[in-house]
Amino acid sequence: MTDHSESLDLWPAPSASRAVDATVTVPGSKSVTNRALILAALAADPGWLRRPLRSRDTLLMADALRSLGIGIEETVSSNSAVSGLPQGRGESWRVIPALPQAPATVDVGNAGTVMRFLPPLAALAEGEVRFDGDPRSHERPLRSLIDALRSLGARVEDGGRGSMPLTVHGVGSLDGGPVEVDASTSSQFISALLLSAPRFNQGVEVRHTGRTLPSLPHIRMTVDMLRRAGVQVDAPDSGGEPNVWRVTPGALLGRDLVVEPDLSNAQPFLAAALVTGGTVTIPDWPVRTTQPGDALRHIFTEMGGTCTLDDRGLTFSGSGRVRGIDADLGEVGELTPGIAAVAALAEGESVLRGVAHLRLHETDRLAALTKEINALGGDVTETEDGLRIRPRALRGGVFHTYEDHRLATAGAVLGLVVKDVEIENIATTGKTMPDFPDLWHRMLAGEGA
Ligand SMILES: O=C(O)C1=C[C@@H](OP(=O)(O)O)[C@@H](O)[C@H](O)C1
Ligand SMILES: C=C(OP(=O)(O)O)C(=O)O
Repeated sequence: MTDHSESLDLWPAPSASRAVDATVTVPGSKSVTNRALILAALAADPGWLRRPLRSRDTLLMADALRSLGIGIEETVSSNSAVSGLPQGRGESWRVIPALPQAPATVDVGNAGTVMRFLPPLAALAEGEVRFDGDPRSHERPLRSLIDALRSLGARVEDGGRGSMPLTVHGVGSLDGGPVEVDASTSSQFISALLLSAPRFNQGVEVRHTGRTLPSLPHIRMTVDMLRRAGVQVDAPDSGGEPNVWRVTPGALLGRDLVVEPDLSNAQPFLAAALVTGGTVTIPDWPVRTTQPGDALRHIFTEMGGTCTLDDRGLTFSGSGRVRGIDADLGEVGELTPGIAAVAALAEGESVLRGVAHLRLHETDRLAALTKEINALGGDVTETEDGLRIRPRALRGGVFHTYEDHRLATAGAVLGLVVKDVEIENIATTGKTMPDFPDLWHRMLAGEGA
């Protein structure tokens, strides 16, 4: 966690003068969009992504694939009958697959999905693919993935750092086969190996050797999307050996895929309903999904709300009271900042466990949440694997965000009920939700209600 000067942009977080009552159409899922791009790039025939997320992380992925010779054409159609989508939501990306080409240079920004999912794909190119990104990308874990790629036959040069920047020297194919990986610092190592594995000569058998494994729903998402692309995958969930995933080599189908709304980015809006005792509807909430954000239906209900999932989407209402929670968030780590913000406004104590790996996310999220909530008068203590949050009256002040989109949206939730909160660098929400300030203001104006 680096400290940032207060001369950066400050966004006065709007406070809610009454209970919110709004319908909020949330942009597409980052995790689905970036997996869909990889799978479409490796497919045997062209595919479509409908309603892809347009944000820094997904545009970095699209640009990287373009630099590797993959065609990605963006079309916006006001008549989206072709995809059965409501009027005005017809943006589609057509992906024309190709053998990955080198030499190429990839900017990974601070996108975990780009820095982890692309090196295995780059190993299929013939030549040099150089990767680098934001200073924080140099600190995020990558060593287990680099070691795994090497043992699968790839040549990766990382200057002995085990992190960005690195160069993959491909020879046009990768052997693949059995490999061990310790994914206790990031589930993305496993997803990364599985996503490109149908194109490895022997596919892959990934065995996770670490003690813990975070973000299991995201691995399920990888398996589910591979299977929908026609790939045979054995996974622990479907009767396979615990901690082992097997991908059979073979062709991937080009798909026509509608990207689900990002349920983790729905979180601040649902939190707004919870902390103001209001109601928010999120249209197109999927009935079945692998997204971890779906767990919010249960988590925020336990914290004091109620919800209904029907044809209109998910409608979530607060009761006017917010309860503390004791929860293991290991499977849904990316929800932690938003849950911590709600917990800081609750009547009772909360203990958030199972999220030590958040210290290695966009920033050290446990340190950042502790420091920033406490700077507003809160009582947050860092534990070995999470946070203990005790209720205390909060006051206004500057909420620093450390270039972390989820810190910024968590601060906005606090600002709804705590007067005079200013969020540093709200534009950092552009990592996954560039429209956040606008959607937030529209929610408060009751638009769509
Ligand atoms: O595969 C994915 O799309 C993601 C996996 C998770 O990463 P970690 O397992 O590193 O937490 C999650 O936190 C991240 O936001 C997205
Ligand atoms: C951890 C996150 O992102 P990344 O994909 O960069 O790991 C996140 O979005 O909360």
